[in-house]
Amino acid sequence: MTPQARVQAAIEILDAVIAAARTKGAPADRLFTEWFRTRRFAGSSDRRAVRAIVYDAIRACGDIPASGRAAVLRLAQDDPALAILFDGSRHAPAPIAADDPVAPAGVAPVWLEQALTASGLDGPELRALLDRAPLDIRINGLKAALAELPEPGEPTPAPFARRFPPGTPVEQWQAYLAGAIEVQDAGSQLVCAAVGAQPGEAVVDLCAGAGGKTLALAAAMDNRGTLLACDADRARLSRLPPRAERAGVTIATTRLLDGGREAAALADWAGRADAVLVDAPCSGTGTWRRNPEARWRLDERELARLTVLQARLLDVAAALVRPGGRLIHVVCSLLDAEGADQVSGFLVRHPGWRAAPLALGAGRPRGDGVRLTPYHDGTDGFFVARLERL
Ligand SMILES: C[S@@+](CC[C@H](N)C(=O)[O-])C[C@H]1O[C@@H](n2cnc3c(N)ncnc32)[C@H](O)[C@@H]1O
Repeated sequence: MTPQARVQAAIEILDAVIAAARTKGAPADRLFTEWFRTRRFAGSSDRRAVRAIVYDAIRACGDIPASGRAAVLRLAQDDPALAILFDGSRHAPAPIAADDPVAPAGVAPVWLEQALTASGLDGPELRALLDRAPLDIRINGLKAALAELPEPGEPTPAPFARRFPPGTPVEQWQAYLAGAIEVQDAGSQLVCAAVGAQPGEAVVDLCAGAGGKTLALAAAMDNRGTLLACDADRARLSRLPPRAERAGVTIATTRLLDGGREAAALADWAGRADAVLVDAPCSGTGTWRRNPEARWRLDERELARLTVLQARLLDVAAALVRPGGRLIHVVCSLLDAEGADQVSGFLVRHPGWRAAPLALGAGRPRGDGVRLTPYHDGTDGFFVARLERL
């Protein structure tokens, strides 16, 4: 592809990303892959170049741009080498007109940027939400002897994490194939450590998804005890057993929950768990480094729906914890509404509980919990709090 054709491809993909953001359709990564699936003439260097333009444009525009062209023109305003490629030649975008709309720059839609600022994030912290994420792995303590890595990687605040540049092909490494390493952000590993899961304990991972944190909990438990992984999404939860097998985890069982009827499905666990992890469904404001277009999809109504669901899941989780046990609330979001405010609301609803201090070796206090941010900690953004039943 010519450099001009790459720009035109990026514009077309961005048009699809914008349409999907408006209708809550497919994520950008999938649309990118689909566009290239039908264009076999494009090589890997074309893909890399187009991908860079697409994601730079998504990162540059705070709110949904009017069009893919307006989004790329936002980049072209500060990049003459890009602007010159709008030359109207074959497969190229049309030349730039004086009245061509240019998407405004920004970190996020105005309401969301205001909510993040009100949640205590300043300018550099906000901008760092859109940095490119490194690639972190977790060394699986259950198979540590097989974790021979071709490159040592950088240490991070999470003891079992090693950091590599984005795109490092770790999934082709022998250690990965042997289940001795997992791809997992260091922040994700730190919030698992906040559970303090011990060998022999009874632990529930209430929103386990495909089990990223379940596997880390099993390793912390040295594969001894009971670990129940639940989720309301059948497809996600079904990915857990094969991952557990590869990782050598035998203590995890899965239970599919019906949204709204979780308590009944978990009646046999009432008051039994030493610890319950609620890695709650959330807005994902802490993960924009990986899917920056997610900020175009969120609106105030969706945020309100999520905060109601989070409070309900915390109440479901509380009923499972034994006296003296603990509940860990985690969101990969930096909005207080989903983090600190959820915890204060929980403590009002549940007088027999208290917030316990957390020493993660990273992060900063926020309300009754700790917040990890890309800017200060180099991890995805998380809020985590540890609540203890008296
Ligand atoms: C942040 S994700 C969990 C990620 C997962 N713990 C991991 O480490 O990969 C939140 C999960 O909550 C699940 N969820 C949504 N509603 C739920 C409900 N009512 N009960 C249990 N899980 C629910 C979603 O399907 C999603 O997998």
